Amino acid sequence: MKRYTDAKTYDNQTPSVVTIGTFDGVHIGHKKIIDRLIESAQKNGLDSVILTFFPHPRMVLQQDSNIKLINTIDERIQILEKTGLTSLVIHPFTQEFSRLTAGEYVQQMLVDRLNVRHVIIGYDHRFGRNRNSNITDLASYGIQNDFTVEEISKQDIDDVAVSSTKIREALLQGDITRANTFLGYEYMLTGIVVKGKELGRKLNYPTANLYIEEKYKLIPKNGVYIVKSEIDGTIRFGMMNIGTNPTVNGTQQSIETHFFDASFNLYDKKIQIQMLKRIRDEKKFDSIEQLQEAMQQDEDFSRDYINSLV
Ligand SMILES: Cc1cc2nc3c(=O)[nH]c(=O)nc-3n(C[C@H](O)[C@H](O)[C@H](O)COP(=O)(O)O)c2cc1C
Ligand SMILES: Nc1ncnc2c1ncn2[C@@H]1O[C@H](COP(=O)(O)OP(=O)(O)O)[C@@H](O)[C@H]1O
Repeated sequence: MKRYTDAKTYDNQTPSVVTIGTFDGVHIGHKKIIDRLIESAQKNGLDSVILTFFPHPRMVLQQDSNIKLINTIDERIQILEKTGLTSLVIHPFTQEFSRLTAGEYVQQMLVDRLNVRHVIIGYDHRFGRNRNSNITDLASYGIQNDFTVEEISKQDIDDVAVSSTKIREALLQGDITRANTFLGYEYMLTGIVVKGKELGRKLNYPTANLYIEEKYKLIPKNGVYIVKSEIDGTIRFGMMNIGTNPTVNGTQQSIETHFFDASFNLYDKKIQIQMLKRIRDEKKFDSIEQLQEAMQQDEDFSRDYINSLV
């Protein structure tokens, strides 16, 4: 997959079939559309292109800093990489870009830069300044500019939209199992290991504290989870706590993981953690000893679960 951070740099020698969207999560519904895109490209000798925008239009137009997404942009790239798509164009979404008229957008982006022959798009897609134009308008632009438009039906779109919303809801409720079913892969958190209170090692459970730079990344509901991560080429299982550590009177949310059967220095390392299963809520215990006991139980439960996987 070739990646372009601006449609201007796209290599447009081969004409393309394009689909446009956010594809947050790149879940099983999205995969169906991407498969259709790739099939159409192969059948017609075209380049398969996803045109997506970053930052998310809502972050730019509504300054909606509270928007939460299933994937960071890097995670989205990583997952799309595996789909067999030929090109991913991540065009910067700016105030200026949002003011392009529909005609300017089609001419500059689709025709001039992407050399489009075919567009696969949702029945309710809107584009151009103030989202003034729709799929019927796109089809007329197509007649003038020698490209065709294929509609994704309401039914297909509803399936996709419903699963994005369902995934976000499931994650906020801590229902990782359900989220993973809709995603078709395990929900991931990607970040840098930073220093914490250095208490973990005293509890005999050193925990790597994950710092996630992207404030728009959705963090699942507080609680304890079974996780795994590939670290330096080895798969490590572990248990993660997301929460404020009320037992030790913490206030800030932290994301900390103890990896089983491992001893290593992870500070400053970038790691990606897959979430497998929720164990319980985070609790305020009356003593450190009780917390330690709970962690021992979490470990037993996690090890049983992990052993049942193989
Ligand atoms: C599996 C696991 C479960 C945890 N459960 C709780 C909990 O229920 N309540 C709580 O206050 N802290 C819980 N913690 C967080 C501990 O308080 C935390 O690991 C300890 O404060 C060490 O933090 P540090 O890494 O910043 O030193 C849990 C941690 C892990 C790894
Ligand atoms: N099995 C392990 N799981 C997680 N971290 C480990 C493990 N073994 C060693 N470490 C190291 O210990 C650090 C965590 O120790 P801890 O006492 O909890 O300190 P901190 O509060 O800074 O996280 C991790 O960042 C990592 O570098």
